Amino acid sequence: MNMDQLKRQAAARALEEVRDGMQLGLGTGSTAKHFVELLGERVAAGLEVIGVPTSEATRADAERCGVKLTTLDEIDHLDLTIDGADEIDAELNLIKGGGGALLREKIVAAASDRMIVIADDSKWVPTLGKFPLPVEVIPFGLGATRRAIEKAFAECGVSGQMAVRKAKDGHVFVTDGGHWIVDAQLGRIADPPGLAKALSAIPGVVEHGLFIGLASSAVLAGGDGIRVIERRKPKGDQE
Ligand SMILES: O=C[C@H](O)[C@H](O)[C@H](O)COP(=O)(O)O
Repeated sequence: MNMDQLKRQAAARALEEVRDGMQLGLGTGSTAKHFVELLGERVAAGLEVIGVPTSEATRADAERCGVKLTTLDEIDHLDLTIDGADEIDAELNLIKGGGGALLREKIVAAASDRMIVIADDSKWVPTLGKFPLPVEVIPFGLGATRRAIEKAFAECGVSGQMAVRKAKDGHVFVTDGGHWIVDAQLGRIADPPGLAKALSAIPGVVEHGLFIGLASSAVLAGGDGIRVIERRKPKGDQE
């Protein structure tokens, strides 16, 4: 089974958790796209749900698949968010943002009663950090923000090259919110909650790709089948 088939399998398993009447957060990326497509099939067969997309790309996919959409201004909470991840550790801490959607993804995950992360099992890691950590920044004052980020890294015992993300056309990648992303090659993040807190305190940082205490469970598809890992601590508990 190839990687794409594994992603679709994880998406299909998460779909089993969706019930009629649910308000759903719809993630972004190649795995979440499978979920939206499979959800669309269920909607065509009569399932009644409404979704909040985490990116303009997901909005377009959901519209194409016939999934009704709303916003977090029109509804007051989400029952369930299904999203992919770039790395997942045993505490269900995540690195997200490889596709640049981390800000909306985090807003949606935080507004959701539950978040299920779907992935092929190559995303399961002993320690976060091999995948470059995306940090979404305001372009104004970027030099100062980068220095503050470096200081936060040093205080948290990590270091590594940082680069402003470029789009395929060579221009700076601009997020749906109009910001830029700095990708940091840290290798190993020993204390993800500590680093998350330090980055959140920097004025020019809009958001970062460390998702701490947000995922309720992870559905991992691999050659040996599907594994579902439940979070042991309640949502929002970062200790
Ligand atoms: O910004 C993008 C998201 O955080 C994605 O969910 C993440 O990059 C995983 O994407 P994929 O399922 O394509 O590996």
